[in-house]
Amino acid sequence: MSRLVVVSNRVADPRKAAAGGLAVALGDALNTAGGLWFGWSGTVIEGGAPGEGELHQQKAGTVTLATVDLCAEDHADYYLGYSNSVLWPVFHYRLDLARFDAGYFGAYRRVNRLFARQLLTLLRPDDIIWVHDYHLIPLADELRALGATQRIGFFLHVPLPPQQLLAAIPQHEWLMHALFAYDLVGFQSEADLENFSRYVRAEAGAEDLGDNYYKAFGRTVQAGAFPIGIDVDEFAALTHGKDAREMYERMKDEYSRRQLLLGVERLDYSKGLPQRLRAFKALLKKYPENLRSATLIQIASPSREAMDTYTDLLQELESLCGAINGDFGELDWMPVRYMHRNVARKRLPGLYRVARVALVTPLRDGMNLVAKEFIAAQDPADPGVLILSRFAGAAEQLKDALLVNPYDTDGMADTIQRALQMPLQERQARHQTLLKNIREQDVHWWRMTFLKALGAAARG
Ligand SMILES: O=P(O)(O)OC[C@H]1O[C@H](O[C@H]2O[C@H](CO)[C@@H](O)[C@H](O)[C@H]2O)[C@H](O)[C@@H](O)[C@@H]1O
Ligand SMILES: O=c1ccn([C@@H]2O[C@H](COP(=O)(O)OP(=O)(O)O)[C@@H](O)[C@H]2O)c(=O)[nH]1
Repeated sequence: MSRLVVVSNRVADPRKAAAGGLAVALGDALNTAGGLWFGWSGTVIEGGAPGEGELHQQKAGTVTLATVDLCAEDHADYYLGYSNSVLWPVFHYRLDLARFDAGYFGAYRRVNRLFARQLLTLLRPDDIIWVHDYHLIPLADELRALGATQRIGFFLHVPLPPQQLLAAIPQHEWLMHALFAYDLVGFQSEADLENFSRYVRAEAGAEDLGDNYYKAFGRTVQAGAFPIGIDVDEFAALTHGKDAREMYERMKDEYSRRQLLLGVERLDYSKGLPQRLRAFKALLKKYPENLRSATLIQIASPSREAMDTYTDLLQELESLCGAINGDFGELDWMPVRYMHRNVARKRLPGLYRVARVALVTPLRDGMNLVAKEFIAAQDPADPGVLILSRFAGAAEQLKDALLVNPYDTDGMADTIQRALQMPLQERQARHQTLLKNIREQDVHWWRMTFLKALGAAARG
């Protein structure tokens, strides 16, 4: 049987919990299949040489972790720069936040070349290689240039924006050309796949060969939508584990008298946090029966803190939370409990289960695994309600959530009110369908469907 080689910028020990959906999902996939996980070590070497990095290897159960250090300059220009100041904002439809700095692109190519060079030394002829996310779009092209002939698939965890937005990236053609070095390119949603199809036909004159095969730049690639899922059983088991139970017991008493609303994410401008807080404020104004009762716990896990766009958001959030608590709080009740801290994933199910309502309202999100985790953690006899942004990839699958437009403050306040008042029977019915959805297309389904398609993709 072929060995699975997973490549992603972020690598984590698959036996430990990690914040960030990609690391969680790949840990799940590799724990099942075994294999090699290759990527950045997370270490930044001050004064190191650009384009160079030491390779480390360690065993983590059945998985070998192979990681490369980055020098400070590469970390700044490849990770914080091209990946997170160009590709991340543009792919999340935020041209206004993109910084097209000339030095970033060189570092992006340099690090992809470094990864290709280091990875090549570890590869076996019959390996199946699965590359993940926007940091590594040109990796297959670099590997092919070094002679790699293995099957290579790519999965984009973030959205792919429409053609006109993508075309704002000065290197858009180069990036999309690079995708044609893969045998299969996977997206989170049908909407992303549609954007890909439109782009390659309009900008690259691609020929649509049917069955999602496209021919352009003298190469053929197959594309597809493979919505990522969670390990529902593992998450349900976590829900009944010691840490989650302790969390549940602690919170249950306090919130038996109150209605708990919950938001959990990395502190990222794609997640729609200010918009959510404004909607919560509108709820308190418009429906005063929620005063002294509805409490929003917002967990914002620190992320990419070296970037201004992230520190600006932190300040905006602190000021919004402070203003809401100042305006509406009482001595014995604060409407918002805001935490700028990571909460261990094993404790989250306890919190999800106490919440009456989950607010998963990103402005754009590739998928959003928190939405799926919330569903998996609920008590089917008395489930909470999921409010989900129509702009999260998850919305294509989770139609029985209450779908909202996060830019519509009043509309979102009305939906929160509806969720808080939803009768038990409706909550149960919605939850049952949602649970069925996340069970049918779980993380195992995602891995198997993608790898089956990669194995079957015609090459050329
Ligand atoms: O590695 P970081 O810079 O710390 O960021 C964490 C991860 O964020 C993004 O996650 C995405 O993948 C999830 C799983 O498919 C998906 O549900 C979510 O919508 C995406 O935002 C990013 O794409 C990863 O590469 C990062 O590791
Ligand atoms: O304080 C936190 C915040 C988030 N997460 C986990 O991080 C992942 C977030 O994945 P998602 O797809 O929702 O968003 P991403 O961060 O990848 O954009 C989920 O598994 C969460 O349970 C966590 O463990 N602790």
